[in-house]
Amino acid sequence: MAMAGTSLCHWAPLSLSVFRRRSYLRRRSLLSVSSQLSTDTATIGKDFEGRVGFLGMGIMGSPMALNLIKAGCDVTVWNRTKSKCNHLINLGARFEPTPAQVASSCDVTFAMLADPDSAVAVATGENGAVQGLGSGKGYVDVSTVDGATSKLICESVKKTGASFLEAPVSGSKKPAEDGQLIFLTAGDETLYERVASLLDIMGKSRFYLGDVGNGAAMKLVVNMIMGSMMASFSEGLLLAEKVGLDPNVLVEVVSQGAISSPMYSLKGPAMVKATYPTAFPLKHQQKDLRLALGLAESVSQPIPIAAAANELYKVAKSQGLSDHDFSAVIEALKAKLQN
Ligand SMILES: NC(=O)C1=CN([C@@H]2O[C@H](COP(=O)(O)OP(=O)(O)OC[C@H]3O[C@@H](n4cnc5c(N)ncnc54)[C@H](OP(=O)(O)O)[C@@H]3O)[C@@H](O)[C@H]2O)C=CC1
Ligand SMILES: O=CCCC(=O)O
Repeated sequence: MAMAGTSLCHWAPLSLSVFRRRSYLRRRSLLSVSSQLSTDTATIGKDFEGRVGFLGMGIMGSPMALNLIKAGCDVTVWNRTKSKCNHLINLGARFEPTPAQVASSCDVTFAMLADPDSAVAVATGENGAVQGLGSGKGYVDVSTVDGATSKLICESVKKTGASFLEAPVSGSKKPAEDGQLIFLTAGDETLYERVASLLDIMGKSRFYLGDVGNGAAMKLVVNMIMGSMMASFSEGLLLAEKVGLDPNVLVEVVSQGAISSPMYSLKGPAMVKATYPTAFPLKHQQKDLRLALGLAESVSQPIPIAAAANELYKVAKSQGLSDHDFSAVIEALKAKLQN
């Protein structure tokens, strides 16, 4: 059943639609994590009739699945490292030992995996989700991958008779916890409508962008910009310090002007202290720049700034910073300054 009262804000050119959620869903996102679900929260998930699978309990997948559970959905989880499912099982989630068994026991299965290789392996590998899919079921891949990977998974899913939607997200750990993600979807529009109420539990807005590959491309362009912004911000912080300015004052000045960004305000103070608590792992940002370079190559579009940023993230990875937050890219510049 579609979520009653969800308002369609507008239909823009290029078949791009933006849906906004009901205010009660916004209020719901403010609720704190608790094993004691409130009645209000626990009924929202009833808008989706059926069982929901969730594969991949990393930084993003875990809070996304948790929000579905909090909203009253019947959720079945799986993760390569099973221990990361335990807190969700304690909150009422079911567990199945393979992606195939999750897909087989659920009506719709979401996947939030690290990269193209893991997304393909979990979908199509041994005991992969496609082995449990079939007519009437849906597979929604919310991982950040390239269009070719998404199309590959889509074809495997469709061969089973099931439907496929790609739905990568903008927004990081905190928006995932708060149900404030932005879904960039493409693929089967009927499935998109079918899972709309679930996307609205996990996110604040959703875009339907047409053919499979468009969601992946939109996500890569956004993250390409973000990766370059963070590299540039890092240069600014270090240059300010080098010429005798207080980088904390730079963060404040930037926050008040035209280049103000929540990302700078949020991460800047920690970067000045050289601390990088992981929200978005640096290795994933470098993966996204690498995939964006491939996307640009496919249409012969020069992206020299992103290419330079990518090199910096590669240096940071070689310094052992892969699992730190991507703001740790500033350390690569510090190393360069010393050389
Ligand atoms: N963190 C963020 O801010 C955001 C991340 N993203 C994207 O979302 C995706 C997930 O990110 P995030 O949650 O941060 O990443 P994590 O590194 O925290 O989690 C990665 C997940 O992928 C699983 N995985 C990795 N390799 C394999 C494999 N070979 N087989 C099966 N499972 C595997 C991990 O399992 P295990 O626990 O066993 O290692 C884990 O569940 C990425 O594509 C990322 O780019 C998108 C928006 C924001
Ligand atoms: O892919 C990661 C995106 C992080 C963000 O949008 O803040």
